[in-house]
Amino acid sequence: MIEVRHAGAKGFGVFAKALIPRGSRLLAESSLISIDNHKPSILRAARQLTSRDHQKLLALSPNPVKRRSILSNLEAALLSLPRVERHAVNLNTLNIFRNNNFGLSDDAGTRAVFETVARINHSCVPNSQGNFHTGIGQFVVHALRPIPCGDEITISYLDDQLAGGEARREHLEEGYGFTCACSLCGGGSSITAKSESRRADLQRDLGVFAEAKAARDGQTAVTDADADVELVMMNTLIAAYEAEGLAGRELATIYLAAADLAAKLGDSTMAQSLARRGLQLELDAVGVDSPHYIASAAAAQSLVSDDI
Ligand SMILES: C[S@@+](CC[C@H](N)C(=O)[O-])C[C@H]1O[C@@H](n2cnc3c(N)ncnc32)[C@H](O)[C@@H]1O
Repeated sequence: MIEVRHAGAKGFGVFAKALIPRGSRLLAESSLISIDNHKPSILRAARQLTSRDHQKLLALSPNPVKRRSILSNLEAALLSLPRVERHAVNLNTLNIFRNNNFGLSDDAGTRAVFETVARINHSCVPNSQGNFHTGIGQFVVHALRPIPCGDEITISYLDDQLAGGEARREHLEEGYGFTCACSLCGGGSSITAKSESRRADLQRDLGVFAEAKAARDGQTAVTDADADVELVMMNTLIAAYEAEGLAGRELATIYLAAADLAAKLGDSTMAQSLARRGLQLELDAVGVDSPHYIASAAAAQSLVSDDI
């Protein structure tokens, strides 16, 4: 279904070998190396790898900026030391781990590297999403929309998918050392300009909403009017994600929270349609066997009477 191959200036990338339907599981992979709160040393974990697995790790992509800055700071000292090569390998191991690891959002705070997942490049409008599947103990990647044969598989490296272009560029340049060449950032087209102004409007509305909420907090009991305003804000947020062509778990979570709120406010028609869309998005992003999806479907059961 997928293959790893050269992706031009981005280095390697992962590509569709056939038309991939929305919601397909593109891969499920066990970690090559992982660390958690109890075993926080990357180098100690790397020493426990077989030499074949260490070679696989060292073949992954380093952060070019960090490698340059680490090496220029330490180069003189390193060159005067014995076992120079060993130090260089250690620096490379650290750099590569940092450029390719994912947080698994578990209680242990595990961060891990997955060999094929690590080849998936970033897009600000990704067609896929990766999540750790606690049921099978593997990292899974799902198609968020149909992916034509030959298209590149992309995920988002961003924390805030609705951030404006400047914030996105800063995050990607400082965190990963690259200038994003995705379809949204690469162009300077009218699509990019529309997206920028939509994102700026949304950030402004969110700011006004957060200020008003902070001013109200602790002063009076939450009224239906406050909940109405919150539901309008959630629907604005949802509309922005949809207009930007963004899907995935974050959006599913907003839909499901909005469905709950609509139900509390007595609008069962809105609650049902929000819950249906939220569950569909979650299903596409994690799969029917995912404990996340199973929990969401159970929680939304009273809102959605039929199967989606
Ligand atoms: C986790 S790796 C992804 C796989 C990598 N291309 C490889 O050859 O192994 C992250 C690196 O890929 C490149 N990359 C990922 N997404 C990119 C994008 N949207 N634009 C330009 N470079 C990108 C950057 O060099 C980044 O540091």
